[in-house]
Amino acid sequence: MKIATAEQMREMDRIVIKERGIPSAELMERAARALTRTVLEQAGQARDEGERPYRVVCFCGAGNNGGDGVATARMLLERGCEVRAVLVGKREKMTADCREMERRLGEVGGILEDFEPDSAEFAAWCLEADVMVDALFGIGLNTELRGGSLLAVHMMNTCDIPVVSADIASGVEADTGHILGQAVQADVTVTFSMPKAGHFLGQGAIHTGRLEVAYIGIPMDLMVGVESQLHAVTEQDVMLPRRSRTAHKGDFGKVYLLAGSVGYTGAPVLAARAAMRTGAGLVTVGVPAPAWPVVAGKLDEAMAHPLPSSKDGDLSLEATELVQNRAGSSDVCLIGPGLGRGNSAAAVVRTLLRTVHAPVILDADGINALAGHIDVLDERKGLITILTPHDGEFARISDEDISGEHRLEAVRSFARTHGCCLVLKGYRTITAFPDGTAYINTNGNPGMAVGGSGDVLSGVILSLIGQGIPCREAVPMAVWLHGAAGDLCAREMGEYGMLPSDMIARLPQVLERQVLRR
Ligand SMILES: NC(=O)C1=CN([C@@H]2O[C@H](COP(=O)(O)OP(=O)(O)OC[C@H]3O[C@@H](n4cnc5c(N)ncnc54)[C@H](O)[C@@H]3O)[C@@H](O)[C@H]2O)[C@H](O)CC1
Ligand SMILES: [K+]
Repeated sequence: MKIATAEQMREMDRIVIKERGIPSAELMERAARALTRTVLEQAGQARDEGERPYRVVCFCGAGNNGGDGVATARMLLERGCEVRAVLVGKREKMTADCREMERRLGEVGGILEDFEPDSAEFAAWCLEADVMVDALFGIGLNTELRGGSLLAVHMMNTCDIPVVSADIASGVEADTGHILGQAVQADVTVTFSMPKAGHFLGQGAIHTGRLEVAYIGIPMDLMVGVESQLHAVTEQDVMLPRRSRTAHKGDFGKVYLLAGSVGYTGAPVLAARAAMRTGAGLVTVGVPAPAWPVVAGKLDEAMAHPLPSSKDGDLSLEATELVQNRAGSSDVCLIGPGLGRGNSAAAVVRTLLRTVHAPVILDADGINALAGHIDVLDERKGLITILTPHDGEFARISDEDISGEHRLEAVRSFARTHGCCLVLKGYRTITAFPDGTAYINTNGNPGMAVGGSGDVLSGVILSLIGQGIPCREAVPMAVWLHGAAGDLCAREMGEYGMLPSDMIARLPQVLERQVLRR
C-alpha cells in the first residue's frame, strides 16, 4: 500500500476540490462517516447499547481535522448518542469548513462548546464516556502542542477510555512519526485515502494503535498517480503465485545455505527448515565438519554436507573452493546464520561475495564479515545482495544514525550508497532498495524477539527468491509472512512461550492464505 506525504495529500485534495468539483465539505462529510462507523464499533465492543445511549466526547481543533470531529459529533447525535463536542483552539482561527460543520451541528440541536480544562462538570461527564474522538490536529500539525491542546491530550491519555483518532494521532508529525511535544495514544486511527509515514515510523507507530484506511471518494486515478517511494506492507500486498500442476522440484529453486559452527547448530537448521516450509525445491546446507552430525541429524529433507574446519570448529579457508562450487551452481545463497566470527570464516564469506554471481542473502555473521570491508559489498554492485541486520549488526557496518525518525533515512541511504537491498529488522522492519524505494512492514509482535527468529526470516527470503519471485516483491513479502507466522503463534500460545520453530510450523497455513486463486 502506497504511503503519501502530507504535501501529496494536500495536492490531491486541491485537485479533487478545484478540478473535479467535489466540495471540500463533502470530503469532510465522508471522512466523518468513516469515523462515526469506527466510533460506534469501538463503543459496541465495550458494552451493549441497551441500557443507555453511547456517550462520546469529540475534541476538535480549529482546522479541518477539527471539522472532521465536529461532523462526527453531528452524525453520532443523529444516531442517538449522547455527544459533547468541544473546540480546543481559538474560534477566530476556525477554517471555513470547520465553521460549516459547526453550523450543521447546530441544525440538529448540537453545540460546539469551548474547551474548559478546569471544569469539574466536564471532567466528570467525560469519565462516563464510552469513546473519545481525537480531532485536534491532522496533517496540518507543524509546531509542538501547547496550552489547551496539551491538556486535551492529557485527558484522552489518562481517562482509560478508548480513543479514536481522526487521520493521525494528534501530536504525531505526519511525515516522520516524530512526536511534537506530546501525542494522543490512539486505540484506533481512521486515516483518509492513504496512510502517512507517521503511522508507521518512530513513536508515531506506537501512538497510532490499529490503523484503518478509509476511502472517502478521492478518484482512483489521483491515488494511483501519487509518486511514492514509500510503501506499507499489509496482507493485501502479499500474493503468492499458484503452482503449476505440472511443476517439478527444479521449478522451485535450488538454494544453498552456508551456516553453522560449533555452538551454533540451531541457526542452519531453523533457516533450512523455514526455506523448506516456504516451498523451496532443493535445499543444500554447508556446515563446518564438527557441527555437521548435529545439523544433518535434524534435517530430513535438506541435504547437509560437512566442510573443512579449523581446530576450534570454525570454517577454514580450505572450504573456499568447495563452497564456491556449491554456491555457484545454486539459484540463490544464504550466508551467515550461526557461522561464527572466526577470521577464516569471514574471509571465506568475502571471497564468496567477490566470486558468486547468484543473488546472495547475508545474515548474522555473514554481515559481520563486512565490518571494515564494506568495499566488498560495493564491488558487487549490479549483483543482488540482500542484507538482513538487526540494529547491532547494522551498527557494525555503517555509521548511520538509526534512532527514532532517522531510521527510514538511514536504511535508504545505506541501500543507495552500497547498491544493495537492506532489511533492518525490528519493530516495523524496513526494507530499502538502491533506488530509494522502501517498504515498512506492519505485522509481527514482541514474541518474535528471540534468538532464532532472524534465521527463520532469512530462510523464508532464501526460499522465495529461489522460487523466482523478484527480489523487490520477495523480500517485503517474506518479512510480512514471517510476521504473520509470528502473529499466529502469539494468538495461539501467547508472546512469552512462542519459539521460532513454532513460527516455522505455522508458515504453511500463512502461505496458503496468500496464494492467488485466479
Ligand atoms: N486529506 C483529505 O482528503 C481530507 C482531509 N481532511 C482533514 O483535514 C486535515 C488537515 O486539515 P488542516 O486544516 O490542513 O490542518 P489541521 O487540522 O491538522 O491543523 C490545523 C491548523 O492548526 C495550526 N497548527 C499546527 N500545529 C499547531 C499547534 N501545535 N498548535 C496550534 N496550532 C497548530 C496550523 O495552522 C494548521 O493549519 C486532515 O488531517 C484531515 O483530518 C478533510 O476533512 C477530509 C478530506
Ligand atoms: K487527529
